[in-house]
Amino acid sequence: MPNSNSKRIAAEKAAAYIQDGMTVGLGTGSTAYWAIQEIGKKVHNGLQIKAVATSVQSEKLAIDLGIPLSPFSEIAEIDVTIDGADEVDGMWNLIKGGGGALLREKIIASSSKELIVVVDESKVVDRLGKFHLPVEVVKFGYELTRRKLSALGCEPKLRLVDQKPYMTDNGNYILDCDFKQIAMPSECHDAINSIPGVVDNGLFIGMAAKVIVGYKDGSVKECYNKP
Ligand SMILES: O=C[C@H](O)[C@H](O)[C@H](O)COP(=O)(O)O
Repeated sequence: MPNSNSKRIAAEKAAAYIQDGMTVGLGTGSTAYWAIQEIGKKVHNGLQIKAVATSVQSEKLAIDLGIPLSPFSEIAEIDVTIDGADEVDGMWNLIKGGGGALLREKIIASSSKELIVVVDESKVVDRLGKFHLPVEVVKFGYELTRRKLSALGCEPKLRLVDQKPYMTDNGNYILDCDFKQIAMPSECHDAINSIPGVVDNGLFIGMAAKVIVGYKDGSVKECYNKP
């Protein structure tokens, strides 16, 4: 169980935005974990919501906590999604996908009225790229896709778990791309996604509506105004 307090306080602050009747997107990772825990407590105390999960892991957690999940066919729009990030820059562009959930996260974020991003202070950066950008690719010909990605100026490495390729919830591979610095996130996003074989990448551009940062000293900063 993740136990970082700065992640927890940011996530709990975000959960305070959830109200009766909402459809809620549940993020993935060790920060979203705390948001799901808090939502679970609220549901236990009578909060009436429907939820959708961004990963098999978060879906299991929601089921364990008694959070009602809804089939996508019954949902027109998601009111609020609370999710973590691996990096957030000053324009609220994000790198996501450290836990491999970027595709489902982006599908759900793009159908959400509001994406609340919850992070600890270590995730706030001047420029994206120190964290290697996760790119989800189909297995077929991934070595060729990897070459095309390196031509964009990065070093892509196949994500491995126990010496075997990591597989996403969608049955794809992840190439973690070391760009050192991503000077133009939007252009980089589009260039990557134009390569055949790429399913999506972990750059989330202009999607965050609020950013909540938890600090080691126990304080929380809520940012509402989009830069
Ligand atoms: O694929 C995983 C997600 O994008 C996570 O939200 C992201 O990696 C941040 O995770 P954590 O809160 O565990 O640092």
